[in-house]
Amino acid sequence: MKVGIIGASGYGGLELIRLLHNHPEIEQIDLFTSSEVGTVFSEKYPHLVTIHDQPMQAIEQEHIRQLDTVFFSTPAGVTTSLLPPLVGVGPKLIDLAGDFRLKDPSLYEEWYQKDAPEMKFLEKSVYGLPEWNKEQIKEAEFIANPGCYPTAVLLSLLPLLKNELIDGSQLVIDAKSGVSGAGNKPSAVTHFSETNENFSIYKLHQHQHIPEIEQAMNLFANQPEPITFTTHLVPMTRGIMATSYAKVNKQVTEKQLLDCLRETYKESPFVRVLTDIQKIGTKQVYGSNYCDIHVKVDPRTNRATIVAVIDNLVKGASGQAIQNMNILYGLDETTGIDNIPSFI
Ligand SMILES: NC(=O)C1=CN([C@@H]2O[C@H](COP(=O)(O)OP(=O)(O)OC[C@H]3O[C@@H](n4cnc5c(N)ncnc54)[C@H](OP(=O)(O)O)[C@@H]3O)[C@@H](O)[C@H]2O)C=CC1
Ligand SMILES: CC(=O)N[C@@H](CCC(=O)OP(=O)(O)O)C(=O)O
Repeated sequence: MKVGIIGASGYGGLELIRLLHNHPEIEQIDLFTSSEVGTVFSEKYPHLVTIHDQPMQAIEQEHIRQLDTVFFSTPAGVTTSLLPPLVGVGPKLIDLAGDFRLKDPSLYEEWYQKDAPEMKFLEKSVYGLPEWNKEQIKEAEFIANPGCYPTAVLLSLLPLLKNELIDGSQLVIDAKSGVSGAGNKPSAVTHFSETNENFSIYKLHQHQHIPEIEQAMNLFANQPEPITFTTHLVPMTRGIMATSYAKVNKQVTEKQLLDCLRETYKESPFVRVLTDIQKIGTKQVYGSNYCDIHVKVDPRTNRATIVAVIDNLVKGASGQAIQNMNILYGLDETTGIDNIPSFI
């Protein structure tokens, strides 16, 4: 397979290169840029010297059409104009940005403050959460890869909501991310002296992943209620922890919650349901495509605390994008992304 990465020099792009490099079906990776045409990739990123010494190329439709798969790892708003001319003309298209995730264009305009893509393209996009949408992914014209936070939140809550084990009307979701989630462009928020030894809350009640999570809860679990969702920046590079608090429905036990999660994901190689643990951390999935989930009920409050951890750049972005590519091609979904977590 010949693949291309638009936005190759960003964090999602770099992670795609790292993972695709070991993918047995990939024979060529073309790297595209909007700002540094001709720059030798390994001069920009010396850790790739002798490995990816090719120059970055201009984003030209004729070139891109010749490829088998194109990953878009670009800021919100870019694929709204770049992707539509490529639909149905050849390559399989996988968008890591948020442009085609929300089916209601007014929601995208409200939460992203950008013009939404045309409705006819929104209708064709398939939400690429493999554990919940595999059949549609197999037939997709193009994939809207989920956001990083929604991946962790949805994988941990959808089974419990769908099976009516927890009360969806009062969900509180408290999420934390490493700084690489904000991409490689430095800003006042991601500056070392702002993030180091700091733990901050951001985009309070305004995070663009709120409508994405609500849309998917409605679609996959028939849960139409709004959520409370907060995001925090943690002084670490990678990792997301999403901790959710939900009232347990009458007569439901902790064992039923765990059994439900285990049953739901018994054929999902990347979701691990943890039991009998005292601690759970982002490092146990570091650099891998795993999502680890744990749930515990507090008998005093009858509330469940549901915890999920992912690596934002892998299961939250590039790993999941490759998982989607594998499914599109009828490959085993773990192909090329079955590396174990690095932990240290
Ligand atoms: N980081 C994360 O953990 C996650 C990110 N995402 C989403 O994935 C996308 C990529 O994220 P990330 O890699 O972190 O972002 P980065 O900011 O690190 O990289 C984005 C890249 O896009 C390219 N780019 C910028 N403007 C344009 C343009 N107008 N046309 C074409 N290319 C452009 C840039 O490369 P160049 O200048 O060379 O063109 C840049 O390197 C974003 O939409 C992000 O929200 C989703 C899940 C998780
Ligand atoms: C730490 C951090 O800043 N994370 C980013 C995640 C960006 C992202 O994944 O955005 P889309 O899914 O909308 O493309 C944020 O919270 O906005």
